[in-house]
Amino acid sequence: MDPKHSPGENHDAFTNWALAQGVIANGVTPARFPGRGLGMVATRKIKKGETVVQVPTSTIFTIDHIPIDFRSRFPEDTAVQTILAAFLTHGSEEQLEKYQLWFRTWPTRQDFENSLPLLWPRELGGLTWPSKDILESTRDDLSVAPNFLPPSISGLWNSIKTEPRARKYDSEHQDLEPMQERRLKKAWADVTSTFPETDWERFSYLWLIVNTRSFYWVGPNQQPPENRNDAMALLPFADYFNHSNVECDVKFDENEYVLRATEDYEKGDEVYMSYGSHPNDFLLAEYGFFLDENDSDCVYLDAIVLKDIDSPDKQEELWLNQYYGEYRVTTKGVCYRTEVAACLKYMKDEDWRNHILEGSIDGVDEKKSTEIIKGWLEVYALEADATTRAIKMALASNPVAQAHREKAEVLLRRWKQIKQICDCAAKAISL
Ligand SMILES: C[S@@+](CC[C@H](N)C(=O)[O-])C[C@H]1O[C@@H](n2cnc3c(N)ncnc32)[C@H](O)[C@@H]1O
Repeated sequence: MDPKHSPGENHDAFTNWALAQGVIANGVTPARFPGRGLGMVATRKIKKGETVVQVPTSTIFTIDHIPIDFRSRFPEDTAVQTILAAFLTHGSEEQLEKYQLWFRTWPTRQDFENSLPLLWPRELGGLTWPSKDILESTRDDLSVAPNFLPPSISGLWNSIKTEPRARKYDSEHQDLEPMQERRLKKAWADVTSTFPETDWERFSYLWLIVNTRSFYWVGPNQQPPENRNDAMALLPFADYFNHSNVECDVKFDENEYVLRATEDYEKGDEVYMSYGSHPNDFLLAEYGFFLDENDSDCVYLDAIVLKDIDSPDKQEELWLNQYYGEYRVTTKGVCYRTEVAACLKYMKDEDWRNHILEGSIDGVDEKKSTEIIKGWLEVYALEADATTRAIKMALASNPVAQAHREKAEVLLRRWKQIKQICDCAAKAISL
């Protein structure tokens, strides 16, 4: 292996340990990739569909591997992620002995501080740790203007004034940082209710390790949990795979977890797995990176649309007909929900209902809809311009931004993509 890709001693020792535990590596081995930390490299030609890694269930780190007398000390509604992180923090030396070589292969807390917006300085959209501050403050205390993070992450806008949403709805890919904050605050409350002496730096680090390295997993003879986030496990060795837009081909049963290649690879190629169909804002917030090319990338017009359609009656129509929120934009255009919301702006309520419920086109005016949607996209594009300017100004004059130039540049790159999504979508719908 080219020395610049060589993973180093800790990774070699861990790989030998993993293989001795029954992990099977078929044509892949860990390697270093600039900008991506460790990943998996193909040691030979790999064909799509070939099994590349198998991890025996006995080696997987799941909630079932944590002694019951440890688990039972937590409040009933404690998330699985919290218990896994708590065990990694407070498990006895003897209990954790088995995994010591694995722990040495993980990124450091500093790596997370560099890459995860949640841990960035407040000026760049982070939440200002450590615990005391975050636990005793509300989001309003913490937000600073202008806000540099994309709205899907922060839930905040610089160029428009938004009101809190009249209706609450779950969105997997919006308000990401407030959701992370809620989950982490709850985790901290649960772990300190059981272990009051918990060290914040250590626990939050391990919570993030679990967050960035876990796989979907449900134990033998168990029902999938109500909350998908509770179906998680850490897979030694398989957690070396980096993410790309490839399809996902993983399976597990009571014996093993099997990961297959979803593309053909040449020897020396990096072999990827998919972490899911996630937009770049989600990848940045949850994993600390994003892709240059991402078929799943999108932004959401929710704040703009709901500000524009502000009549309570019209909002009620959207809500009752399940078209409230989740207005998605990609480079190819906007989703059907957005088109339906645009129609509501100018159609008579009855025509609109007939349109969405029965497919009637009475009162639909494509030209009007297109103009409305282009206006919404323009608002988002202006937000991208305003925030880009603000970041550049901060880089010229703000010592915190200057000290964290790389992070600010990551944000500039992301805002450029966002602007491009808006521009391409506006072009696509004009055709
Ligand atoms: C499951 S780990 C993968 C192994 C990791 N690269 C390492 O060094 O241990 C997930 C983390 O890898 C990094 N990562 C995954 N895919 C990436 C990609 N396509 N580009 C850059 N970083 C990536 C991110 O830091 C992410 O949080």
